[in-house]
Amino acid sequence: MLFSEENYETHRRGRIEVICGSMFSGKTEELIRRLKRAKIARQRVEIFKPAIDIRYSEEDVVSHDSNSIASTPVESSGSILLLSSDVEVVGIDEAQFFDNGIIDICNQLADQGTRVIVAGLDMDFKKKPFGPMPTLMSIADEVTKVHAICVECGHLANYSHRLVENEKQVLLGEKDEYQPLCRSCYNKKHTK
Ligand SMILES: Nc1ncnc2c1ncn2[C@@H]1O[C@H](COP(=O)(O)OP(=O)(O)O)[C@@H](O)[C@H]1O
Ligand SMILES: Cc1cn([C@H]2C[C@H](O)[C@@H](COP(=O)(O)O)O2)c(=O)[nH]c1=O
Ligand SMILES: [Zn+2]
Repeated sequence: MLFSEENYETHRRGRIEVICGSMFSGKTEELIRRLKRAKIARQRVEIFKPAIDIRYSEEDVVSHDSNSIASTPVESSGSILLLSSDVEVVGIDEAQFFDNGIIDICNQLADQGTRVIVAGLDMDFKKKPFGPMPTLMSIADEVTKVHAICVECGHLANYSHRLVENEKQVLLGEKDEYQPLCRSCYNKKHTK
């Protein structure tokens, strides 16, 4: 098992869990796995994603392997608090795209007893910390870093290499636009 829920399930209290890593590292699959288990335990679960993320579906959170779970797309982090009253478990995908308000919102939810599970890219294509993710990682009760497989050499990949010419930090995409690489393979591409 990748993550042990034992502590949480025996001491049900508010907490913040962060799942981070590069693209294709399994963040969304791990988020969906934890949320589906909470639903099996008959807990009240709400899942949010930024409205800009319409890659696979406008409504659902969908992994690169086509696992999915229904979600509510929101324009800004403020809506998450408004829509989370009476909820026991809140899931948030693609957290890197949210405004910094999400930091206080996660803390408020956890302080009032909600389990908050946040998934997002820790770094952008330039290896720079992405949006609110570094702060979310520092305030989290638990951080899980997952890894993709480097498409060049088969080692663990930490980085998302952008394949298209575009300097903007936000550029939605999948395999045509990004590939996961290990440190050594990423650095080889960026010193040419
Ligand atoms: N290079 C790769 N390394 C690992 N998984 C990959 C790779 N390329 C495609 N995948 C697929 O991506 C899935 C993970 O998808 P997902 O959970 O959506 O990742 P993330 O949310 O981190 O981008 C894996 O189970 C696997 O089927
Ligand atoms: C590295 C990087 C990624 N993005 C975009 C590309 C995808 O639409 C999402 C990440 O999705 P995943 O579930 O982690 O595969 O983020 C971006 O906008 N900028 C970047 O630097
Ligand atoms: Zn490599």
